[in-house]
Amino acid sequence: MLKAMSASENSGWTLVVPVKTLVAAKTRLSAAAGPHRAALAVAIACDTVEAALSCALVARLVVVTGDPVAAEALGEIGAHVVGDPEAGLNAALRHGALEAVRLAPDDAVGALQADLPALRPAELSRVLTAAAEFDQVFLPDAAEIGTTFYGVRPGVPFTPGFGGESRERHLRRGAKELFVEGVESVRHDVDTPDDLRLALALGVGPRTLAMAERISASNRDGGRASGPIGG
Ligand SMILES: Nc1nc2c(ncn2[C@@H]2O[C@H](COP(=O)(O)OP(=O)(O)OP(=O)(O)O)[C@@H](O)[C@H]2O)c(=O)[nH]1
Ligand SMILES: C=C(OP(=O)(O)O)C(=O)O
Repeated sequence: MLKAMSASENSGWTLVVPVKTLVAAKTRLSAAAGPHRAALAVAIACDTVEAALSCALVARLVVVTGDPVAAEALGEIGAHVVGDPEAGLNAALRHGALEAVRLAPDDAVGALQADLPALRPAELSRVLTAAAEFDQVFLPDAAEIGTTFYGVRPGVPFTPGFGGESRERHLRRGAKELFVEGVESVRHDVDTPDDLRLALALGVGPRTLAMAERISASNRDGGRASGPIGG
């Protein structure tokens, strides 16, 4: 998606967001979400992408996915969707970054996780402003084990090292760790029911909220625990 920008805003960020094929997505939420797991994964990705596109510093957003349902939903929101090379998460991100550079060679490129349903555009702006000071940066997740954002300045090689203990990996590779106050919504990725409860407490986007309420109701009807996501 190309957003309208003022003359003074002639450059910005292109974000690349990876979205796994839905049959394999959010498996750690399987027990809690039951038959709603794939719909929850789409809802979370859509809320993340919509919030990211609302950030003034985000000029465009490239989603990498091989999933037709996710591709359609995210394309409708305004993402530029490309296919998945099916060689893992970092290959998907590098593929998206090639498209990002093709679309806007003079813009910075960032990878943003797709599971940030509480994302606030103003908090993402703070992260991107801080990131622009360095060649290669990352933001650790709230647990300080993984990574939620990785970015490079225009022209700097894009070499993301997501997966597992990626904070340590990004540090080893010389990426600058960002320390920015008040950006919890950019750090709270959702993998487990506890993560989802935390995100709900921060305040999630409308699709995730609706899905969480639906899951909670169906768990209640099925005689299971009735709090948000069976909590
Ligand atoms: N396009 C693409 N995205 C991926 C791939 N692997 C992971 N992702 C995305 O990268 C992010 C982190 O992925 P994971 O934590 O491995 O998977 P998840 O679906 O979030 O959760 P689990 O199934 O519980 O591990 C999520 O936004 C995924 O959609 C891949 O091979 N291709
Ligand atoms: C892929 C990552 O995250 P997670 O598996 O927690 O979604 C990561 O933090 O590098």
